[in-house]
Amino acid sequence: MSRPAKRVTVTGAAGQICYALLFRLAQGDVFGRDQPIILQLLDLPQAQAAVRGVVMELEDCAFPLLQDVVITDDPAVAFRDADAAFLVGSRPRSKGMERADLLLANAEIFKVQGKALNENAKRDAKVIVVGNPANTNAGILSAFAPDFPKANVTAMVRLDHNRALSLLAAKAGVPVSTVEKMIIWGNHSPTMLADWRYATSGGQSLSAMVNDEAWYRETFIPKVGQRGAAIIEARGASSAASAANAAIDHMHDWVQGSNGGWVSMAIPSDGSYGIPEGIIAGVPVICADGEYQRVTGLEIDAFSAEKIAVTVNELQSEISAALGK
Ligand SMILES: NC(=O)C1=CN([C@@H]2O[C@H](COP(=O)(O)OP(=O)(O)OC[C@H]3O[C@@H](n4cnc5c(N)ncnc54)[C@H](O)[C@@H]3O)[C@@H](O)[C@H]2O)C=CC1
Ligand SMILES: O=C([O-])CC(=O)C(=O)O
Repeated sequence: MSRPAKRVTVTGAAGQICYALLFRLAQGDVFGRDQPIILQLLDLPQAQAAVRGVVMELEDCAFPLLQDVVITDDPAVAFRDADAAFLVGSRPRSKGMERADLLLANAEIFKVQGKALNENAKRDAKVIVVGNPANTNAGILSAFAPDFPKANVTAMVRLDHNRALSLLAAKAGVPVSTVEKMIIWGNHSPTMLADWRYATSGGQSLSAMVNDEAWYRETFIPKVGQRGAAIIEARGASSAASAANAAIDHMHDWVQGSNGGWVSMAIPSDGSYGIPEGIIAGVPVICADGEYQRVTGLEIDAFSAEKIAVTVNELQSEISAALGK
């Protein structure tokens, strides 16, 4: 007998990222090839026709696991009984808009969606925020969902993690599939720290293999941090397929486990690693049995501590600006 379907909320459904994400969700790439799903798609009223077009394409794939699709501009409908939620839709920066205005505009969106999550989703729903500024939006969402478990609201730094894996594998001349124990600390912004100190390939330390601290500090870290901007420059649009892929990886591992491997997720801090409690910041985790566990007890050297402080300070000032403080 087939399992009951999982209800998956996806916001920003008419956008670029969702044009890749929805098809992979319907294919079973997150919940498994034996798990039916119902997609609950939210977008703005003016984007409803475009969402209907995407849904026509989903129908034309005849995905066996896709049991139903709900299209709505009402957050309460989109979050109803949700088992998982991908919050992709957000307000892009328009001409002449200051960063503070952008933060405020997004805070409004995530306040409304926080309330809808609080009132409608299952209490064990897993939430990933992708829409930028992702960590801060997740913080606002969680603040406006007081009855929803804080631990289940996460933000995406997995794209940065995957970028770091590829860049380091290429530098060391090892297959990307062999690279383990990469870490992204902090905010999904150029201030993040891509930390290679624990990374290994086939059990060998990659920092020892590459043996070039100047490359690490002056090329690797900035390149991972600025990869999003480099893609916008080259493509004339922000990363979409790779962002969807990272969202799939994040939720897949959370639901199905990371097989003992370290992955980076932005989760509410427990106060460790110099990150104040409650701040939603990238840290290394291991996922098993539908839960993530922070990797604990890692040594933080002076260089890393300084970098983590910068990205955490940025996050704190973003949250204050988003709350209009
Ligand atoms: N965390 C990460 O690593 C990454 C985050 N992003 C961010 O993801 C977001 C989406 O990117 P794209 O799909 O390329 O953008 P897009 O502009 O193509 O699509 C955004 C969609 O969100 C919708 N939307 C806007 N406000 C909404 C609301 N209140 N409720 C529901 N839907 C709403 C828009 O109508 C549009 O269909 C952007 O904020 C982008 O910066 C992009 C790449 C990586
Ligand atoms: O900068 C952007 O808007 C897109 C983004 O987050 C990324 O590619 O990392």
